[in-house]
Amino acid sequence: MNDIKLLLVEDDHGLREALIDTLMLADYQCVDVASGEEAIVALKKCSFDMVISDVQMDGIGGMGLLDHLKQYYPQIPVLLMTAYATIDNAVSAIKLGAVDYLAKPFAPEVLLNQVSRYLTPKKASGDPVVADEKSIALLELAKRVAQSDASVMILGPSGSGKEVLARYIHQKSARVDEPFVAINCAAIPENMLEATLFGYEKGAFTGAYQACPGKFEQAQGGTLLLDEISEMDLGLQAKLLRVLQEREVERLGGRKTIKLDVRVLATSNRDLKESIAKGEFREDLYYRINVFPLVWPALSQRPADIIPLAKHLISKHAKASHVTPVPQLDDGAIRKLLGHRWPGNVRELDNVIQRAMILQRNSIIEAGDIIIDLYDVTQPLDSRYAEPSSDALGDELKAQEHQIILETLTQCQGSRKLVAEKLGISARTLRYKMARMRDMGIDIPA
Ligand SMILES: Nc1ncnc2c1ncn2[C@@H]1O[C@H](COP(=O)(O)OP(=O)(O)OP(=O)(O)O)[C@@H](O)[C@H]1O
Repeated sequence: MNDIKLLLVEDDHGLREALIDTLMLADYQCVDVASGEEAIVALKKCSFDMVISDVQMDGIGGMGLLDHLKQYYPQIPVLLMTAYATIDNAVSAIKLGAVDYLAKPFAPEVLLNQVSRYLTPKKASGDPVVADEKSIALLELAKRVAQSDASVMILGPSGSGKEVLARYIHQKSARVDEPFVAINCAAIPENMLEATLFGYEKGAFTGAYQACPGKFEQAQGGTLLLDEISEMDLGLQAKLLRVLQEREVERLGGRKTIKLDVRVLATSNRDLKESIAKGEFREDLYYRINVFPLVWPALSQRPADIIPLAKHLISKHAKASHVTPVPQLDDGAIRKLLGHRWPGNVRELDNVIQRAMILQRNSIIEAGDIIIDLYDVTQPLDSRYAEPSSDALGDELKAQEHQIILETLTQCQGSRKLVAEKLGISARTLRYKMARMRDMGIDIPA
């Protein structure tokens, strides 16, 4: 999940849930509230990068909230949502300081495009932490590749740090002062990916009340990361190939071609050769992007990274929540961290560290504070990068996991967001697991 935090204000419960799902699947961190008053309370508790608010709500409503934001938080961009009939209000809202408005009903890609358009990219999050020989060599190679303009394919299992490496390549390249734009091809529903990538003109489809540039245009002069490229359907792969070959893009519903100067990086946690053999990934696209392949191995295959990464994550979380002094790992905790297989890689380590930070006392993290999550044991590891499969985990554990997900869904009345939070997994992992369950014929409540 990225570091961008959004505050969503919407009094319609069903719509709020749907919007939260869309935003969380696109990797945003979200807090949702049902009124302007609740939003003001939330703003006091933590800082947000953007506020997305309905206009018509009881109490102070969206306009009252906008007023408050302009007075006390003028740096936060505000995106308003309004029914079509009240567009005039929205236009005056823009005059009052909202960055833009969305006329309901709108397609999710319109929301995602607008959100990404007005967010100031976060500062570089620092170089990847590496200590293992394999990782040091990989980083060295990445630095050299960064100097060229070659397309790079970053492979490795889920949570291994592929996006971190992609950002590093951008930071070490001549394009460093230009935009770095990332799009997660798995997180955006298939029918919206095209509009998100290539942009659209006004009227191209329902909800396209105004033209919007796509990710390629937003990345102009810089780098575009196509995260989980193998999740793109074949039709779109063909269109992407054309854009890459011709170095120009045409917005949906548009007739003008726009010349592109964009370096493309892509990631995948699949064995792409296998996807090609199965007819799921185009071979020509593979060769176009895979000019330089880089592979982040599973964390278990670079064990010397585990403790430096754990220490880095402890400092990061301590800083974010103003915990001083920074907690230290004792020997028992170190042994426990080194003894685990980390099927969820660095993301799993991050979850475990976050839990340990809550449990620790007197600034010492002990073995008992290291709670390894059994749900993560069946994390979707690609066969090629996975450790030899552990049969012991077997079907029973999978069945238990399915049961837990179903029960939690019922407890949370179907809210994907709450389920992901409760189980300590990302919304994307939950979506992946539910998709697998559906493939197996398991009925998942809507
Ligand atoms: N070497 C590293 N140094 C610092 N942080 C790291 C490193 N590797 C991974 N992380 C952290 O671990 C988390 C997962 O990393 P990232 O999102 O890059 O993985 P990924 O391989 O792209 O995952 P996915 O395939 O699921 O998208 C992030 O929070 C990232 O900041």
